[in-house]
Amino acid sequence: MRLGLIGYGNIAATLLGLLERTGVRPAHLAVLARPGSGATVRARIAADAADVPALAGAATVVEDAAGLLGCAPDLVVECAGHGGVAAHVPAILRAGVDLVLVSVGAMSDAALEASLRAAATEGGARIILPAGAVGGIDLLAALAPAGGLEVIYRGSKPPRAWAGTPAEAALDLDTLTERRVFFQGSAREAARDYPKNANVAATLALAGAGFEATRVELIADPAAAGNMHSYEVRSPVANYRMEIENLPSAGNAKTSVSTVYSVLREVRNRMAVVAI
Ligand SMILES: NC(=O)C1=CN([C@@H]2O[C@H](COP(=O)(O)OP(=O)(O)OC[C@H]3O[C@@H](n4cnc5c(N)ncnc54)[C@H](OP(=O)(O)O)[C@@H]3O)[C@@H](O)[C@H]2O)C=CC1
Ligand SMILES: O=C([O-])CC(=O)C(=O)O
Repeated sequence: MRLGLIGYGNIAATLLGLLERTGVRPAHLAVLARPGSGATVRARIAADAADVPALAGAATVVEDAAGLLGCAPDLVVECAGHGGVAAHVPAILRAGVDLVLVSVGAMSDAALEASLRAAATEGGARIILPAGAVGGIDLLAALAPAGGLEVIYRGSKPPRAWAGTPAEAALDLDTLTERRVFFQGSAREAARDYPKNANVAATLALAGAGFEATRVELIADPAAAGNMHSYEVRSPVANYRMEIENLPSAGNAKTSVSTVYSVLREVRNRMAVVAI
C-alpha cells in the first residue's frame, strides 16, 4: 500500500511505529506537512527513523494536497486537526483517494461536512471514520436506523489535558483539587469548541443520534486514572453502556493512545483478507 499522511504529530509518528511493529511496511510513504514546515518535518522523520527503520530515506514530504496526490497514495490518513481537514481533505477526496478522517470533529461544521461529502461523491472516494478513542461504534451505528436513540457521552481527563481550551476560563486547571463538569451541551458545540479533545463526541453523533441530539459532558478530574470516556445508549432495540480508561499519549496528553490503535486497525483492515 502507498500511504499518505496529513500531519506528522503524535498520532502519525506513533502510527508508523505501530505499523513497523506489526510487520506492515507501506510500499511508499508521503507526508503532507504544514506549508513552510517541510524541513522541520523531514528532520523529525529522520530522527524517528532510529525506531522505525522503514522511514530512513523513504518518506516524501510535501506541503500541499497536490504534492500528496502526486505521490499516488492508495490511502490517506488525516491526523492534522480540524484546520488540516478544511485545508487539504476536499482535494484528496475529489481526486478519488479514500481517506481515514481522524479529526472527526471537523464535521461539526455543517458547511465543511457538506463539502467533504460532496467531494467524496464527486471523486468516488470513501471517508472512513475510525472509532478513535472510544469503542462500540459498530453497535451504535447498527441501532441508529431503528430511531429513538438517546446518547449521552462523558469525557473526563486530568486537568492538564484541558490546557489551551475554553475550560481554562471556567477553572484554574493548575490548582483544581476535585472533579468538575465544565461543559454540558450538544456534540456539535463540544466538537467545535474542543477540537483537540471532543472528536469522539462527533463520532458518536455521526454514528447515532446526530450532532444536536447527542448530549455531552466534559470533565476535568485530578483523580482521573487517564483519559476516561463513557457513554450510555438507550434505544427501542438495545441499551448499553461503555466505559473506557485510556492511557494518554506521551506526545500529546489530550490524545489517548488507543486512538492510534484504532487508526492502525483501519489501515491494516485495508490490506487484510478478513477485515475486522
Ligand atoms: N477521533 C478521535 O478519537 C481523536 C481525534 N484526534 C484528532 O487528531 C488530531 C491529531 O492528534 P495528535 O497527532 O495527537 O496531535 P499533534 O498536535 O501531536 O499533531 C498534529 C500535527 O498536525 C500538524 N498540522 C496542523 N495543521 C496542519 C496542516 N494544515 N497541514 C499539515 N499538518 C498540519 C501539526 O503541525 P504543527 O505542530 O505545525 O501545528 C502537528 O504536527 C487532533 O488535533 C484531533 O483533531 C485526537 C484524538 C482522538
Ligand atoms: O483521545 C482522546 O482521549 C479523545 C480526544 O482527544 C478527542 O476525542 O478528540
